[in-house]
Amino acid sequence: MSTKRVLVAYGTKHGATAGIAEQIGTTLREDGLDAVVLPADDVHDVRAYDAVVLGGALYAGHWSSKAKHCAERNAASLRHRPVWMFSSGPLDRSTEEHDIPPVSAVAREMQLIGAREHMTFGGSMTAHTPGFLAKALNRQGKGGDFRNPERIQKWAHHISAEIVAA
Ligand SMILES: Cc1cc2nc3c(=O)[nH]c(=O)nc-3n(C[C@H](O)[C@H](O)[C@H](O)COP(=O)(O)O)c2cc1C
Repeated sequence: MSTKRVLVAYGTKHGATAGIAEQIGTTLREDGLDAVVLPADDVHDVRAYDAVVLGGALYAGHWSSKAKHCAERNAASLRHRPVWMFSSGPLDRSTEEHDIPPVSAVAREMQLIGAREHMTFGGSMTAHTPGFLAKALNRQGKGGDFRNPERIQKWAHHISAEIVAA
C-alpha cells in the first residue's frame, strides 16, 4: 500500500496558526504519512492529496479569509476527500476546558465540503505581534502563547489513525 499524502494548509496573519499547522504536519509524518504544510494562499489544487487539514486564525469572530477562500476555491475536490478543519484563537485556557465550536462561517464551509471534524486551539499573541490592538492587549497583560502542543499532537494522531484506517 502506498504512503498516503496529506496536505496541511493554514491561513495566518502573524504566524501562530502556521506553527500549529507545522506541528500537525510533523506529527502526521511521525505517524508514517507523507504530510506537506502550505500557506492556504498557495493551495490551488488538492487533487494530489488523499486528505486535507485546513486551519485559520480567528480575528474579531471571523475565520481567516485566506483559509476560507482556500476552502471555497477547492470545494469541488475537497468534497471527495476527508477534510479536518481547525481554528486558532482564544487567548486563554478555555479550549482545554471545553470544546469550542466553529464560528458560523466555518460551520457552513464544513457542511458544504462535508468536513469530518473541527477543533479550536488556543492562539498566540505576544509582545512581538504587530498591530495597535495586539500591542494594547499585551500591555493589559492579555497576551500569551496558549497553543498546547500535547492537544495539537493528540488531535494529529487521531487524524492519522482515521487516514490510515480509511
Ligand atoms: C485584534 C485581534 C482580534 C482577535 N480576535 C479574536 C477572536 O475574535 N476570537 C479568538 O478566539 N481570538 C481572537 N484573537 C486572537 C488570535 O486569533 C490569536 O492570536 C491567533 O492565534 C492569531 O493567529 P495568527 O498569528 O496565525 O494570525 C484576536 C487577536 C487580535 C490581535
